[in-house]
Amino acid sequence: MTWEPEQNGACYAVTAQDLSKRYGRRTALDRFTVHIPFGCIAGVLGPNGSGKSTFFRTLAGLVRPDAGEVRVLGETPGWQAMRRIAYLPDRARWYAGHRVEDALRWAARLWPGFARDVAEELLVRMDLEPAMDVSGMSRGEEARLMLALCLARQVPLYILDEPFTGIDILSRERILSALIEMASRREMTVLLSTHEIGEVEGVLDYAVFVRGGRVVLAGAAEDIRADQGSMVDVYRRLFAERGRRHDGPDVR
Ligand SMILES: Nc1ncnc2c1ncn2[C@@H]1O[C@H](COP(=O)(O)OP(=O)(O)OP(=O)(O)O)[C@@H](O)[C@H]1O
Repeated sequence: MTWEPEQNGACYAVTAQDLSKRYGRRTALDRFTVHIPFGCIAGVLGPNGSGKSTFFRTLAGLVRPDAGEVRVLGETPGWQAMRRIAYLPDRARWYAGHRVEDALRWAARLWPGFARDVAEELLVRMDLEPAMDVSGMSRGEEARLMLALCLARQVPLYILDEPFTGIDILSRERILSALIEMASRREMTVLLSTHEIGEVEGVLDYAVFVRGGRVVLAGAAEDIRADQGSMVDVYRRLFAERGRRHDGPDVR
């Protein structure tokens, strides 16, 4: 699928123009520029430390960029925009003594658009019991709980930072099929970062390849595949020579 800059008068789900962010001497984002259309499942792909989480945290209003422009669902990132965004951080934080059902109640009270019935359905799908103690969960169970809570929100944009970390292959497949089903039922945009590129390749409509805090390639997955082969091949080609000098973004 190829997207035009504007669809039905609507603009992009996310636009970032020359975003920069430094932590001391480390550069997390370096003139990061991308335009992600509405209604797609977009993969943000890149090696460790390439800036994926920093970009997502910027969209969630948790990181303030040093320079550049960013809009998410047409708004400046912040609490107002977050009412319409479900964000899955790369690390979980739970209250001591919470059980799954407490987490559910907490999410229902705090998160706009949280659909309890959808959450309960997703918990069954992810093989989680309401009485399970969150603090005693395995890493994979915890990741599945976070994801179920996040996907239970009925919002136009989901930002999922490494949703498959610590999750076994069968659960990953269940999650991917839940995502595809959700996306087929209603218009939504999903941004996800992952190192499991081969597995998610089939669900991606759009791909953004990132290195050293910069977007080195972005475009419709179909076009990239037609021009350059599978996402795994593209990834290998772009990132195999890790020390190679980067001559600037190739953004479509
Ligand atoms: N809070 C922070 N303080 C200091 N440095 C940071 C901070 N957050 C990110 N960085 C640095 O910014 C760079 C980008 O980090 P980021 O977490 O965005 O990468 P990533 O692509 O998500 O990596 P990974 O795939 O390993 O999760 C790294 O060099 C990282 O060490």
